[in-house]
Amino acid sequence: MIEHFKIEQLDLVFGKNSKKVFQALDAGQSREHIHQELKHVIAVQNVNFSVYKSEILVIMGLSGSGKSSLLRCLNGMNGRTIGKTRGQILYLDAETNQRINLIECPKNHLRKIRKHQVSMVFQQFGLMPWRTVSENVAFPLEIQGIKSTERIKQVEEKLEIVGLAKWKSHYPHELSGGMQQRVGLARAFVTQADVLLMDEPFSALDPLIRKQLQDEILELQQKFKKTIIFVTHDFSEAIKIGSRIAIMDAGKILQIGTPQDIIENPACENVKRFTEDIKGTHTFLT
Ligand SMILES: Nc1ncnc2c1ncn2[C@@H]1O[C@H](COP(=O)(O)OP(=O)(O)OP(=O)(O)O)[C@@H](O)[C@H]1O
Repeated sequence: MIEHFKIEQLDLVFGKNSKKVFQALDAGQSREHIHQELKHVIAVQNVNFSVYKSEILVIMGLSGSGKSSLLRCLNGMNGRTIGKTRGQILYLDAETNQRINLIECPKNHLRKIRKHQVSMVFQQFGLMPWRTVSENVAFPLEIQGIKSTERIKQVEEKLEIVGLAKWKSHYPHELSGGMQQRVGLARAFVTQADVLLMDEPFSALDPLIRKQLQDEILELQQKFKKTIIFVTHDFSEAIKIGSRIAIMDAGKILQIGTPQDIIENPACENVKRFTEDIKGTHTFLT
């Protein structure tokens, strides 16, 4: 298995005086103490994990546990422009096939990685209302200068998978919320980026549509094999789509493993609590 990311001893702090906070952390001060006394938030603390090529790694945890903060470290959005990181985020650069530490990577290089390799997918997929469904999906290909015939082929293939082939000439406002999310999903898979960072993309949807989109993401993934890091606070979503799940609490990863590992051998009471809700609903649970 190829490590697409290797994260070592990662800390992320929000606030002006990160130096002082890192010193306090090294002196053994707790996250709570630092919050109360120094008025800084440790959003990610001593996190170590790898993300393998072509897996869906789900980051799961309660609100405020640090999921989005950690996700945004993986394209340098946190820790470089907002907050301060230390440690290593070794990323396998597709262009050079070398590992680079995103924490120290020059800004223009980081921008290039964001533009071509590591794409962030937001909950509001941000469709352009003046473009049809197929023009929205084709947009990333246009930016890359891909020829029209190739664009049409790629767009139609993705729209077919998300069940919107017949809607290709319609505009976003003519589609339901769930259909619009599907267009966004198709567009995410059309980009050349090998890595998709997805922050709760389905959380605003009703359960049935959400379930369909989970199926569609699995189908798209089966075919296009991106490396996906997917944030959710829904444990059943995590076990359905995750190759592995990282469970976070208070900025730390409590456990990382396959859904089966986590359910059968929860590392602590906090993890066990998540697993209890879904007992009996999955076939590998006996
Ligand atoms: N830009 C920021 N400035 C200061 N503190 C921040 C910032 N972003 C997040 N935080 C803090 O970092 C901690 C982790 O927040 P984060 O949004 O990563 O959690 P989360 O698990 O994604 O939560 P949710 O599920 O509610 O989105 C929280 O205490 C939050 O208040």
